Amino acid sequence: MREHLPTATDCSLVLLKPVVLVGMMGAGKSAVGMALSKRLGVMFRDSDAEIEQAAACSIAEIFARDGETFFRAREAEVIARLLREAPAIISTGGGAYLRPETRDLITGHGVAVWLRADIELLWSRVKHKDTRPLLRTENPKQTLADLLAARTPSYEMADLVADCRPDYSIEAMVDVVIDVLKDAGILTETPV
Ligand SMILES: Nc1ncnc2c1ncn2[C@@H]1O[C@H](COP(=O)(O)OP(=O)(O)OP(=O)(O)O)[C@@H](O)[C@H]1O
Ligand SMILES: O=C(O)C1=C[C@@H](O)[C@@H](O)[C@H](O)C1
Ligand SMILES: [Mg+2]
Repeated sequence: MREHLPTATDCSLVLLKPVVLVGMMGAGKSAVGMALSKRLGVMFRDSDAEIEQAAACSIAEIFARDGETFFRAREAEVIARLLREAPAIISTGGGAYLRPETRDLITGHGVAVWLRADIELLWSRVKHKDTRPLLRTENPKQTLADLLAARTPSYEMADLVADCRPDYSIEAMVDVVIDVLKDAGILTETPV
């Protein structure tokens, strides 16, 4: 297992751009994103949560009532708004990065980090919850695998990649993302 330090805020690190976590359902965008924001002492935003808050109902209810196309339009608007704020950690919904205009906006204003995970890891994380409307099918694992295959070419367009592993805790994944951001010059040490 990857070693990591306790979860104290590391104020010596400065985030230069919004960091947008992309990838499949269950990759850990929300969980890792929140922990990463705490570590860096910056705001955490989650496009799914923003949409739910604005609509005052769950994503499953929005899909059922207004349809996926409506949800995708709101998702694109929310991400565009979050990118205009001060550099923060922004977790997206699993389908957000498929939209070319959203990809362009992220590239223009921030940096996309793909949390890359294989089907077994993703399935182990999503199988216990039925909150994700796209997985309400007869064979949700196959649906997840099909989505992963169809979406991988889009996720591959992300600026940076952080590989998820089953033996990496949320805090260990924060370490992985921090290393990736430092290597790319998005996260810098403040001069002493
Ligand atoms: N590295 C990890 N170690 C252990 N559990 C994790 C890890 N990353 C995520 N999890 C857990 O896996 C589940 C799914 O994670 P999360 O909700 O963050 O995924 P997501 O990428 O935001 O998915 P979605 O696209 O559906 O919003 C959660 O219960 C979360 O706590
Ligand atoms: O992968 C997806 O398309 C989705 C993932 C979730 O984050 C939600 O945005 C919603 O359930 C759709
Ligand atoms: Mg999420």
